[in-house]
Amino acid sequence: MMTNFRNSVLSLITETSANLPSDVRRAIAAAIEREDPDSRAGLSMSAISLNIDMAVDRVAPVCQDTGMPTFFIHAPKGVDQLFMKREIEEAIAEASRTGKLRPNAVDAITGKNSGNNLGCHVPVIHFEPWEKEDIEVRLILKGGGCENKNIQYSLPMEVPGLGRAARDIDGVRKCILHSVWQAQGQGCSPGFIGVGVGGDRTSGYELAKKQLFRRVDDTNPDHDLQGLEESIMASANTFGIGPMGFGGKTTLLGCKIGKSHRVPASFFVSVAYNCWAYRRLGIIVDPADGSVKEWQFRDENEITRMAKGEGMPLTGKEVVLKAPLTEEEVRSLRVGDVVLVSGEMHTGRDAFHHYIMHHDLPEGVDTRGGVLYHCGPVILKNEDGSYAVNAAGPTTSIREEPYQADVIKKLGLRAIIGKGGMGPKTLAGLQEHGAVYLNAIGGAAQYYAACIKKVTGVDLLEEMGVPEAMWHFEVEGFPAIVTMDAHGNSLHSEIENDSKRALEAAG
Ligand SMILES: O=C(O)C[C@H](O)C(=O)O
Ligand code: SF4
Repeated sequence: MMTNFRNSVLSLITETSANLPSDVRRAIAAAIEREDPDSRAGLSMSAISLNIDMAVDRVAPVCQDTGMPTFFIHAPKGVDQLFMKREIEEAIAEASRTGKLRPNAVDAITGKNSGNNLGCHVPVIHFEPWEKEDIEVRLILKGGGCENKNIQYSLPMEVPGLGRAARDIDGVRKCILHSVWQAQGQGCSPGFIGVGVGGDRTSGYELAKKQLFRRVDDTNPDHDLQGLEESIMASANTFGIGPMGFGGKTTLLGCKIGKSHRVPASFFVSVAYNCWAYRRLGIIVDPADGSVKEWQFRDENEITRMAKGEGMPLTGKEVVLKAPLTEEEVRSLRVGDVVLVSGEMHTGRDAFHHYIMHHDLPEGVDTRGGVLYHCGPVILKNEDGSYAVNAAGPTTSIREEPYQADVIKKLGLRAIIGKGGMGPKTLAGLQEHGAVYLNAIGGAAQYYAACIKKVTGVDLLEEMGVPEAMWHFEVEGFPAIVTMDAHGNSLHSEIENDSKRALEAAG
Protein backbone atom coordinates (compact mmCIF):
# COMPACT_ATOMS: atom_id res chain seq x y z
CA MET A 1 0.00 0.00 0.00
CA MET A 2 1.09 3.55 -0.68
CA THR A 3 1.01 4.58 2.99
CA ASN A 4 3.45 7.46 2.50
CA PHE A 5 1.70 8.95 -0.51
CA ARG A 6 -0.25 11.63 1.37
CA ASN A 7 2.88 12.84 3.16
CA SER A 8 4.82 12.88 -0.09
CA VAL A 9 2.15 15.07 -1.67
CA LEU A 10 2.08 17.30 1.40
CA SER A 11 5.84 17.87 1.10
CA LEU A 12 5.39 18.57 -2.60
CA ILE A 13 2.74 21.22 -1.84
CA THR A 14 4.78 22.81 0.95
CA GLU A 15 7.99 22.85 -1.04
CA THR A 16 6.27 24.22 -4.15
CA SER A 17 4.64 27.02 -2.17
CA ALA A 18 7.72 28.03 -0.17
CA ASN A 19 10.83 27.21 -2.15
CA LEU A 20 11.28 28.26 -5.78
CA PRO A 21 12.81 25.73 -8.21
CA SER A 22 16.53 25.85 -9.11
CA ASP A 23 16.03 26.89 -12.73
CA VAL A 24 13.69 29.73 -11.72
CA ARG A 25 16.17 30.93 -9.09
CA ARG A 26 18.92 31.04 -11.71
CA ALA A 27 16.77 33.07 -14.13
CA ILE A 28 15.84 35.56 -11.40
CA ALA A 29 19.45 35.84 -10.22
CA ALA A 30 20.50 36.77 -13.77
CA ALA A 31 17.80 39.44 -13.87
CA ILE A 32 19.04 40.94 -10.60
CA GLU A 33 22.50 41.27 -12.19
CA ARG A 34 21.06 43.09 -15.20
CA GLU A 35 19.10 45.77 -13.32
CA ASP A 36 20.69 48.91 -11.91
CA PRO A 37 20.45 48.44 -8.12
CA ASP A 38 19.54 52.12 -7.61
CA SER A 39 16.60 52.06 -10.01
CA ARG A 40 12.95 51.20 -9.35
CA ALA A 41 13.62 47.90 -11.13
CA GLY A 42 16.57 47.26 -8.81
CA LEU A 43 14.47 47.99 -5.75
CA SER A 44 11.83 45.53 -6.97
CA MET A 45 14.40 42.82 -7.60
CA SER A 46 15.87 43.35 -4.11
CA ALA A 47 12.46 42.91 -2.51
CA ILE A 48 11.86 39.82 -4.64
CA SER A 49 15.19 38.25 -3.70
CA LEU A 50 14.75 38.96 0.03
CA ASN A 51 11.25 37.55 -0.20
CA ILE A 52 12.41 34.32 -1.82
CA ASP A 53 14.85 33.74 1.05
CA MET A 54 12.31 34.63 3.72
CA ALA A 55 9.80 32.13 2.31
CA VAL A 56 12.36 29.33 2.62
CA ASP A 57 13.33 30.34 6.15
CA ARG A 58 9.73 30.53 7.34
CA VAL A 59 8.50 27.60 5.21
CA ALA A 60 5.71 29.95 4.16
CA PRO A 61 4.18 30.90 0.78
CA VAL A 62 6.47 32.85 -1.57
CA CYS A 63 3.33 34.71 -2.65
CA GLN A 64 0.04 34.81 -0.75
CA ASP A 65 -1.87 33.73 -3.86
CA THR A 66 -1.21 30.01 -4.02
CA GLY A 67 -3.44 29.74 -7.06
CA MET A 68 -5.54 26.83 -8.17
CA PRO A 69 -3.47 23.76 -7.25
CA THR A 70 -3.01 21.86 -10.52
CA PHE A 71 -1.47 18.38 -10.63
CA PHE A 72 -0.17 16.47 -13.63
CA ILE A 73 0.32 12.82 -12.75
CA HIS A 74 1.91 10.01 -14.74
CA ALA A 75 1.21 6.57 -13.36
CA PRO A 76 1.95 2.99 -14.46
CA LYS A 77 -0.76 0.45 -15.08
CA GLY A 78 -2.54 -0.81 -11.98
CA VAL A 79 -2.09 2.08 -9.51
CA ASP A 80 -5.25 3.16 -7.75
CA GLN A 81 -6.15 6.60 -9.08
CA LEU A 82 -9.15 7.03 -6.80
CA PHE A 83 -6.90 6.45 -3.79
CA MET A 84 -4.40 9.00 -5.09
CA LYS A 85 -7.14 11.57 -5.66
CA ARG A 86 -8.48 11.17 -2.11
CA GLU A 87 -5.02 11.40 -0.59
CA ILE A 88 -4.22 14.51 -2.63
CA GLU A 89 -7.42 16.12 -1.35
CA GLU A 90 -6.44 15.32 2.24
CA ALA A 91 -2.98 16.78 1.68
CA ILE A 92 -4.50 19.94 0.17
CA ALA A 93 -6.82 20.38 3.15
CA GLU A 94 -3.92 19.89 5.56
CA ALA A 95 -1.70 22.39 3.69
CA SER A 96 -4.58 24.89 3.86
CA ARG A 97 -4.95 24.43 7.63
CA THR A 98 -1.27 25.13 8.19
CA GLY A 99 -1.10 28.19 5.93
CA LYS A 100 1.06 26.67 3.19
CA LEU A 101 -1.89 27.34 0.90
CA ARG A 102 -4.34 30.24 1.13
CA PRO A 103 -7.99 29.12 1.22
CA ASN A 104 -8.54 29.95 -2.42
CA ALA A 105 -11.54 27.92 -3.62
CA VAL A 106 -14.69 30.02 -3.78
CA ASP A 107 -18.10 29.22 -5.24
CA ALA A 108 -18.17 30.39 -8.84
CA ILE A 109 -21.36 32.43 -8.44
CA THR A 110 -21.66 33.37 -4.77
CA GLY A 111 -17.96 33.65 -3.96
CA LYS A 112 -18.45 31.59 -0.78
CA ASN A 113 -15.06 30.29 0.34
CA SER A 114 -14.91 26.54 1.00
CA GLY A 115 -12.10 27.24 3.50
CA ASN A 116 -9.87 24.30 2.54
CA ASN A 117 -9.14 24.64 -1.19
CA LEU A 118 -11.55 21.83 -2.06
CA GLY A 119 -14.56 22.40 -4.25
CA CYS A 120 -16.19 21.60 -7.60
CA HIS A 121 -13.40 20.23 -9.81
CA VAL A 122 -10.78 21.63 -7.43
CA PRO A 123 -7.94 20.74 -7.06
CA VAL A 124 -7.31 20.12 -10.73
CA ILE A 125 -5.79 16.67 -11.28
CA HIS A 126 -4.74 15.36 -14.69
CA PHE A 127 -3.92 11.63 -14.78
CA GLU A 128 -2.03 10.10 -17.67
CA PRO A 129 -0.77 6.52 -17.96
CA TRP A 130 2.85 5.83 -18.90
CA GLU A 131 5.18 2.91 -19.52
CA LYS A 132 7.53 3.59 -16.59
CA GLU A 133 7.27 1.84 -13.23
CA ASP A 134 7.33 4.86 -10.93
CA ILE A 135 4.70 7.53 -10.39
CA GLU A 136 5.44 11.14 -11.32
CA VAL A 137 3.50 13.86 -9.52
CA ARG A 138 3.95 17.42 -10.74
CA LEU A 139 2.32 20.46 -9.22
CA ILE A 140 1.95 24.07 -10.32
CA LEU A 141 0.64 26.82 -8.04
CA LYS A 142 -0.12 29.63 -10.47
CA GLY A 143 -1.80 32.67 -8.98
CA GLY A 144 -4.90 34.42 -10.25
CA GLY A 145 -3.27 37.69 -11.25
CA CYS A 146 -0.99 36.14 -13.84
CA GLU A 147 -3.70 33.65 -14.85
CA ASN A 148 -5.87 36.67 -15.73
CA LYS A 149 -3.18 37.74 -18.20
CA ASN A 150 -3.36 34.47 -20.14
CA ILE A 151 -4.58 35.16 -23.65
CA GLN A 152 -5.65 33.23 -26.72
CA TYR A 153 -5.38 34.40 -30.34
CA SER A 154 -7.12 33.03 -33.41
CA LEU A 155 -5.20 33.46 -36.65
CA PRO A 156 -5.40 35.22 -39.02
CA MET A 157 -6.02 38.48 -37.21
CA GLU A 158 -4.94 42.07 -36.77
CA VAL A 159 -2.66 42.17 -33.75
CA PRO A 160 -2.74 45.61 -32.06
CA GLY A 161 0.56 47.39 -32.71
CA LEU A 162 1.85 44.69 -35.04
CA GLY A 163 -0.59 44.56 -37.94
CA ARG A 164 -1.76 41.50 -39.80
CA ALA A 165 -0.74 38.16 -38.35
CA ALA A 166 -1.04 35.35 -40.88
CA ARG A 167 -1.25 31.60 -40.35
CA ASP A 168 2.51 31.14 -40.28
CA ILE A 169 5.36 31.25 -37.82
CA ASP A 170 5.66 35.02 -38.10
CA GLY A 171 1.96 35.34 -37.25
CA VAL A 172 2.58 33.20 -34.17
CA ARG A 173 5.51 35.43 -33.24
CA LYS A 174 3.34 38.55 -33.38
CA CYS A 175 0.71 37.01 -31.10
CA ILE A 176 3.30 36.00 -28.52
CA LEU A 177 4.94 39.43 -28.51
CA HIS A 178 1.56 41.05 -28.02
CA SER A 179 0.78 38.67 -25.14
CA VAL A 180 3.85 39.87 -23.23
CA TRP A 181 3.05 43.53 -23.94
CA GLN A 182 -0.58 43.30 -22.83
CA ALA A 183 0.45 41.79 -19.49
CA GLN A 184 2.50 44.92 -18.65
CA GLY A 185 3.39 44.66 -14.94
CA GLN A 186 0.02 43.25 -13.93
CA GLY A 187 1.11 39.61 -13.89
CA CYS A 188 4.07 40.51 -11.63
CA SER A 189 6.75 40.80 -14.27
CA PRO A 190 9.37 39.69 -15.04
CA GLY A 191 7.39 36.62 -16.06
CA PHE A 192 7.67 33.33 -17.87
CA ILE A 193 5.38 32.24 -20.70
CA GLY A 194 4.22 28.85 -21.89
CA VAL A 195 2.76 28.89 -25.39
CA GLY A 196 0.58 26.30 -27.11
CA VAL A 197 0.32 26.60 -30.89
CA GLY A 198 -2.58 24.66 -32.45
CA GLY A 199 -5.00 22.28 -30.76
CA ASP A 200 -8.46 23.59 -29.98
CA ARG A 201 -9.36 26.32 -27.49
CA THR A 202 -9.21 23.95 -24.51
CA SER A 203 -6.25 21.76 -25.43
CA GLY A 204 -4.35 24.83 -26.66
CA TYR A 205 -4.44 26.39 -23.19
CA GLU A 206 -3.58 23.07 -21.59
CA LEU A 207 -0.60 22.69 -23.89
CA ALA A 208 0.48 26.21 -22.96
CA LYS A 209 0.32 25.40 -19.25
CA LYS A 210 2.22 22.16 -19.79
CA GLN A 211 5.08 24.15 -21.35
CA LEU A 212 5.53 25.71 -17.92
CA PHE A 213 6.78 22.28 -16.80
CA ARG A 214 9.77 22.54 -19.11
CA ARG A 215 13.01 23.71 -17.53
CA VAL A 216 13.74 27.39 -18.12
CA ASP A 217 17.20 26.45 -19.48
CA ASP A 218 16.18 23.56 -21.77
CA THR A 219 16.46 23.53 -25.56
CA ASN A 220 13.40 23.00 -27.70
CA PRO A 221 13.99 19.88 -29.85
CA ASP A 222 11.99 21.51 -32.67
CA HIS A 223 14.47 23.72 -34.49
CA ASP A 224 11.93 26.30 -35.67
CA LEU A 225 10.31 26.63 -32.27
CA GLN A 226 13.73 26.91 -30.66
CA GLY A 227 14.50 29.86 -32.96
CA LEU A 228 11.14 31.41 -32.17
CA GLU A 229 11.70 31.09 -28.42
CA GLU A 230 15.04 32.88 -28.75
CA SER A 231 13.62 35.60 -30.94
CA ILE A 232 10.75 36.26 -28.50
CA MET A 233 13.15 36.48 -25.56
CA ALA A 234 15.31 39.01 -27.39
CA SER A 235 12.40 41.17 -28.64
CA ALA A 236 10.31 41.10 -25.45
CA ASN A 237 13.27 42.32 -23.44
CA THR A 238 13.47 45.46 -25.60
CA PHE A 239 9.99 46.49 -24.39
CA GLY A 240 11.30 48.19 -21.25
CA ILE A 241 8.31 47.12 -19.15
CA GLY A 242 10.66 45.78 -16.50
CA PRO A 243 9.98 44.39 -13.04
CA MET A 244 6.45 45.25 -11.83
CA GLY A 245 5.98 47.38 -14.95
CA PHE A 246 8.22 50.07 -13.42
CA GLY A 247 10.48 50.15 -16.48
CA GLY A 248 13.74 48.20 -16.71
CA LYS A 249 15.79 45.77 -18.74
CA THR A 250 14.08 42.52 -17.83
CA THR A 251 10.50 41.92 -18.91
CA LEU A 252 10.52 38.22 -19.79
CA LEU A 253 12.52 35.47 -18.07
CA GLY A 254 11.49 32.47 -20.13
CA CYS A 255 9.52 31.45 -23.23
CA LYS A 256 8.59 27.85 -23.99
CA ILE A 257 6.57 26.94 -27.06
CA GLY A 258 4.91 23.63 -27.96
CA LYS A 259 2.65 22.63 -30.81
CA SER A 260 -0.31 20.32 -31.36
CA HIS A 261 -2.05 19.33 -34.57
CA ARG A 262 -5.16 21.43 -35.24
CA VAL A 263 -8.17 21.18 -37.52
CA PRO A 264 -7.91 23.10 -40.80
CA ALA A 265 -10.45 25.74 -39.74
CA SER A 266 -8.76 26.73 -36.46
CA PHE A 267 -5.35 28.19 -35.72
CA PHE A 268 -5.02 29.14 -32.07
CA VAL A 269 -2.06 30.58 -30.24
CA SER A 270 -2.62 30.18 -26.49
CA VAL A 271 -0.38 31.85 -23.95
CA ALA A 272 -0.08 31.05 -20.24
CA TYR A 273 1.63 33.90 -18.41
CA ASN A 274 3.37 33.04 -15.14
CA CYS A 275 4.64 35.66 -12.69
CA TRP A 276 8.21 35.65 -11.36
CA ALA A 277 6.82 33.61 -8.41
CA TYR A 278 6.92 30.58 -10.69
CA ARG A 279 6.00 27.78 -8.35
CA ARG A 280 6.17 24.34 -9.88
CA LEU A 281 7.94 21.21 -8.79
CA GLY A 282 7.68 17.47 -9.24
CA ILE A 283 8.40 14.26 -7.39
CA ILE A 284 9.04 10.69 -8.46
CA VAL A 285 7.12 8.41 -6.13
CA ASP A 286 7.75 4.74 -5.36
CA PRO A 287 4.50 2.88 -6.09
CA ALA A 288 5.37 0.26 -3.45
CA ASP A 289 5.04 2.58 -0.43
CA GLY A 290 4.28 6.06 -1.83
CA SER A 291 7.57 7.60 -0.68
CA VAL A 292 9.54 10.24 -2.59
CA LYS A 293 12.42 8.77 -4.64
CA GLU A 294 13.51 11.94 -6.36
CA TRP A 295 12.75 15.67 -6.60
CA GLN A 296 12.48 17.41 -9.95
CA PHE A 297 13.60 20.98 -10.77
CA ARG A 298 15.91 20.81 -7.76
CA ASP A 299 19.60 20.89 -8.76
CA GLU A 300 22.59 20.02 -6.62
CA ASN A 301 24.29 23.31 -7.39
CA GLU A 302 21.23 25.45 -6.71
CA ILE A 303 21.56 29.13 -5.74
CA THR A 304 20.34 28.77 -2.18
CA ARG A 305 20.46 32.43 -1.10
CA MET A 306 19.06 35.02 -3.50
CA ALA A 307 19.46 38.28 -1.55
CA LYS A 308 22.71 40.22 -1.73
CA GLY A 309 22.32 42.32 1.41
CA GLU A 310 20.49 42.04 4.70
CA GLY A 311 17.54 44.33 4.00
CA MET A 312 16.09 46.65 1.34
CA PRO A 313 18.72 49.00 -0.12
CA LEU A 314 17.09 52.19 1.16
CA THR A 315 18.72 55.54 0.44
CA GLY A 316 17.32 57.64 3.26
CA LYS A 317 15.47 59.74 0.68
CA GLU A 318 12.28 57.74 1.20
CA VAL A 319 9.22 59.67 2.31
CA VAL A 320 7.91 58.43 5.65
CA LEU A 321 4.12 58.35 5.76
CA LYS A 322 2.24 57.71 8.96
CA ALA A 323 -1.48 57.04 8.64
CA PRO A 324 -3.88 58.78 8.98
CA LEU A 325 -2.58 61.04 6.21
CA THR A 326 -3.42 64.66 5.47
CA GLU A 327 -4.47 65.98 2.08
CA GLU A 328 -1.45 68.28 2.01
CA GLU A 329 0.95 65.42 2.69
CA VAL A 330 -0.53 63.35 -0.08
CA ARG A 331 -0.65 66.16 -2.63
CA SER A 332 3.05 66.80 -2.10
CA LEU A 333 3.92 63.31 -3.38
CA ARG A 334 5.04 62.79 -6.98
CA VAL A 335 5.32 59.77 -9.26
CA GLY A 336 8.64 58.06 -8.56
CA ASP A 337 8.78 58.86 -4.83
CA VAL A 338 9.59 55.88 -2.66
CA VAL A 339 7.52 55.84 0.53
CA LEU A 340 7.64 53.91 3.79
CA VAL A 341 4.17 53.57 5.27
CA SER A 342 3.50 53.16 8.98
CA GLY A 343 0.37 53.19 11.09
CA GLU A 344 -3.02 51.72 10.34
CA MET A 345 -3.82 49.96 7.07
CA HIS A 346 -7.06 48.25 5.98
CA THR A 347 -7.33 45.55 3.36
CA GLY A 348 -10.08 45.60 0.77
CA ARG A 349 -10.27 43.84 -2.55
CA ASP A 350 -12.91 42.60 -4.98
CA ALA A 351 -15.75 41.60 -2.64
CA PHE A 352 -15.15 44.62 -0.40
CA HIS A 353 -15.30 47.16 -3.24
CA HIS A 354 -18.53 45.66 -4.52
CA TYR A 355 -20.00 45.60 -1.00
CA ILE A 356 -18.99 49.08 0.11
CA MET A 357 -20.75 50.76 -2.83
CA HIS A 358 -24.06 49.82 -1.21
CA HIS A 359 -23.25 49.48 2.50
CA ASP A 360 -21.74 51.53 5.27
CA LEU A 361 -18.41 50.67 6.83
CA PRO A 362 -18.54 48.09 9.61
CA GLU A 363 -19.18 49.70 12.99
CA GLY A 364 -16.22 51.33 14.63
CA VAL A 365 -14.09 51.46 11.47
CA ASP A 366 -12.85 54.93 10.51
CA THR A 367 -11.04 55.20 7.18
CA ARG A 368 -10.74 58.99 6.94
CA GLY A 369 -7.17 59.82 5.92
CA GLY A 370 -6.69 56.08 5.68
CA VAL A 371 -4.69 53.63 3.61
CA LEU A 372 -6.50 50.87 1.72
CA TYR A 373 -4.39 47.88 0.77
CA HIS A 374 -5.50 45.67 -2.14
CA CYS A 375 -4.46 42.44 -0.47
CA GLY A 376 -5.83 38.98 0.22
CA PRO A 377 -3.54 37.69 2.97
CA VAL A 378 -2.85 34.22 4.33
CA ILE A 379 -3.82 34.39 8.00
CA LEU A 380 -3.44 31.87 10.79
CA LYS A 381 -5.44 31.94 13.98
CA ASN A 382 -3.41 31.66 17.18
CA GLU A 383 -4.59 29.62 20.13
CA ASP A 384 -5.52 32.76 22.06
CA GLY A 385 -7.84 33.83 19.25
CA SER A 386 -5.51 36.50 17.82
CA TYR A 387 -4.37 36.38 14.21
CA ALA A 388 -0.94 36.00 12.60
CA VAL A 389 -0.13 37.08 9.05
CA ASN A 390 1.54 34.29 7.13
CA ALA A 391 1.80 36.08 3.74
CA ALA A 392 0.46 39.44 2.55
CA GLY A 393 1.55 40.88 -0.81
CA PRO A 394 -0.57 43.15 -3.02
CA THR A 395 -3.19 42.00 -5.51
CA THR A 396 -3.82 43.41 -9.02
CA SER A 397 -5.55 46.74 -8.58
CA ILE A 398 -7.09 47.21 -12.01
CA ARG A 399 -10.01 44.94 -11.09
CA GLU A 400 -11.25 47.69 -8.75
CA GLU A 401 -11.14 50.35 -11.47
CA PRO A 402 -14.94 50.58 -11.82
CA TYR A 403 -15.31 51.33 -8.08
CA GLN A 404 -12.11 52.93 -6.84
CA ALA A 405 -12.77 56.65 -7.35
CA ASP A 406 -16.18 56.37 -5.67
CA VAL A 407 -14.74 54.35 -2.81
CA ILE A 408 -11.96 56.91 -2.24
CA LYS A 409 -14.60 59.62 -2.01
CA LYS A 410 -17.02 57.68 0.17
CA LEU A 411 -14.41 56.46 2.65
CA GLY A 412 -12.19 59.55 2.67
CA LEU A 413 -9.12 57.50 1.74
CA ARG A 414 -5.77 59.16 1.10
CA ALA A 415 -3.75 56.23 -0.23
CA ILE A 416 -4.43 53.08 -2.18
CA ILE A 417 -1.78 50.38 -2.18
CA GLY A 418 -1.83 47.66 -4.80
CA LYS A 419 0.06 46.56 -7.86
CA GLY A 420 -0.06 46.91 -11.61
CA GLY A 421 -1.60 50.39 -11.55
CA MET A 422 -5.09 51.66 -12.26
CA GLY A 423 -6.90 53.49 -15.06
CA PRO A 424 -8.07 56.99 -15.97
CA LYS A 425 -11.14 57.01 -13.73
CA THR A 426 -9.05 56.36 -10.63
CA LEU A 427 -6.38 58.83 -11.77
CA ALA A 428 -9.04 61.54 -12.00
CA GLY A 429 -10.40 60.49 -8.59
CA LEU A 430 -6.95 60.83 -7.00
CA GLN A 431 -6.65 64.33 -8.37
CA GLU A 432 -10.15 65.38 -7.34
CA HIS A 433 -10.13 63.99 -3.83
CA GLY A 434 -6.43 64.31 -2.98
CA ALA A 435 -5.12 60.74 -2.82
CA VAL A 436 -2.24 58.66 -4.21
CA TYR A 437 -1.74 55.21 -5.63
CA LEU A 438 1.21 53.36 -4.19
CA ASN A 439 2.60 50.35 -6.02
CA ALA A 440 3.90 47.62 -3.75
CA ILE A 441 6.15 44.85 -5.05
CA GLY A 442 3.88 42.08 -6.30
CA GLY A 443 4.54 38.66 -4.88
CA ALA A 444 6.70 39.96 -2.02
CA ALA A 445 4.27 38.42 0.45
CA GLN A 446 6.83 37.46 3.08
CA TYR A 447 8.60 40.78 2.93
CA TYR A 448 5.34 42.64 3.50
CA ALA A 449 4.08 40.22 6.14
CA ALA A 450 7.16 41.17 8.16
CA CYS A 451 6.13 44.86 7.93
CA ILE A 452 2.79 44.03 9.53
CA LYS A 453 3.38 44.29 13.26
CA LYS A 454 -0.10 43.42 14.39
CA VAL A 455 -3.54 42.39 13.19
CA THR A 456 -5.75 44.84 15.06
CA GLY A 457 -9.07 43.46 13.88
CA VAL A 458 -11.13 42.00 11.06
CA ASP A 459 -14.57 42.62 9.59
CA LEU A 460 -16.71 40.72 7.09
CA LEU A 461 -14.71 37.53 7.70
CA GLU A 462 -17.73 35.24 7.91
CA GLU A 463 -19.34 36.68 4.79
CA MET A 464 -16.27 37.02 2.60
CA GLY A 465 -13.68 34.49 3.78
CA VAL A 466 -10.00 35.08 4.61
CA PRO A 467 -8.67 36.60 1.37
CA GLU A 468 -11.59 38.99 0.81
CA ALA A 469 -12.32 40.08 4.39
CA MET A 470 -11.49 43.59 5.64
CA TRP A 471 -8.39 43.12 7.81
CA HIS A 472 -7.02 45.91 9.94
CA PHE A 473 -3.25 46.00 10.32
CA GLU A 474 -0.69 48.01 12.22
CA VAL A 475 2.30 48.36 9.86
CA GLU A 476 5.80 49.77 10.04
CA GLY A 477 8.20 50.77 7.26
CA PHE A 478 6.08 49.28 4.49
CA PRO A 479 7.87 50.26 1.24
CA ALA A 480 6.02 51.19 -1.96
CA ILE A 481 6.46 53.52 -4.93
CA VAL A 482 4.15 56.35 -5.93
CA THR A 483 3.11 55.39 -9.46
CA MET A 484 -0.04 57.57 -9.72
CA ASP A 485 -0.10 60.94 -7.98
CA ALA A 486 -2.71 63.60 -7.23
CA HIS A 487 -1.51 65.72 -10.17
CA GLY A 488 -2.71 63.48 -12.98
CA ASN A 489 0.60 61.66 -13.51
CA SER A 490 0.73 57.91 -14.01
CA LEU A 491 3.89 55.90 -14.48
CA HIS A 492 1.71 53.09 -15.83
CA SER A 493 0.39 55.01 -18.80
CA GLU A 494 3.90 56.29 -19.51
CA ILE A 495 5.38 52.77 -19.56
CA GLU A 496 2.43 51.46 -21.55
CA ASN A 497 2.97 54.10 -24.25
CA ASP A 498 6.74 53.68 -24.41
CA SER A 499 6.50 49.90 -24.55
CA LYS A 500 3.85 50.16 -27.28
CA ARG A 501 6.42 51.91 -29.46
CA ALA A 502 8.95 49.17 -28.72
CA LEU A 503 6.32 46.55 -29.59
CA GLU A 504 5.63 48.27 -32.91
CA ALA A 505 9.35 48.41 -33.64
CA ALA A 506 9.67 44.67 -32.99
CA GLY A 507 7.02 44.00 -35.67
O1 LIG B 1 -5.10 37.00 -5.21
C1 LIG B 1 -4.02 37.54 -4.94
O2 LIG B 1 -3.61 37.65 -3.78
C2 LIG B 1 -3.12 38.16 -5.97
C3 LIG B 1 -3.31 37.74 -7.38
O3 LIG B 1 -2.53 36.64 -7.69
C4 LIG B 1 -2.90 38.83 -8.29
O4 LIG B 1 -1.82 38.75 -8.89
O5 LIG B 1 -3.66 39.76 -8.44
S1 SF4 C 1 0.43 38.41 -6.76
FE1 SF4 C 1 1.89 38.36 -8.41
S2 SF4 C 1 3.41 36.88 -7.75
FE2 SF4 C 1 1.53 36.51 -6.59
S3 SF4 C 1 0.38 35.01 -7.79
FE3 SF4 C 1 -0.38 37.05 -8.33
S4 SF4 C 1 0.80 37.45 -10.17
FE4 SF4 C 1 1.92 35.87 -9.09
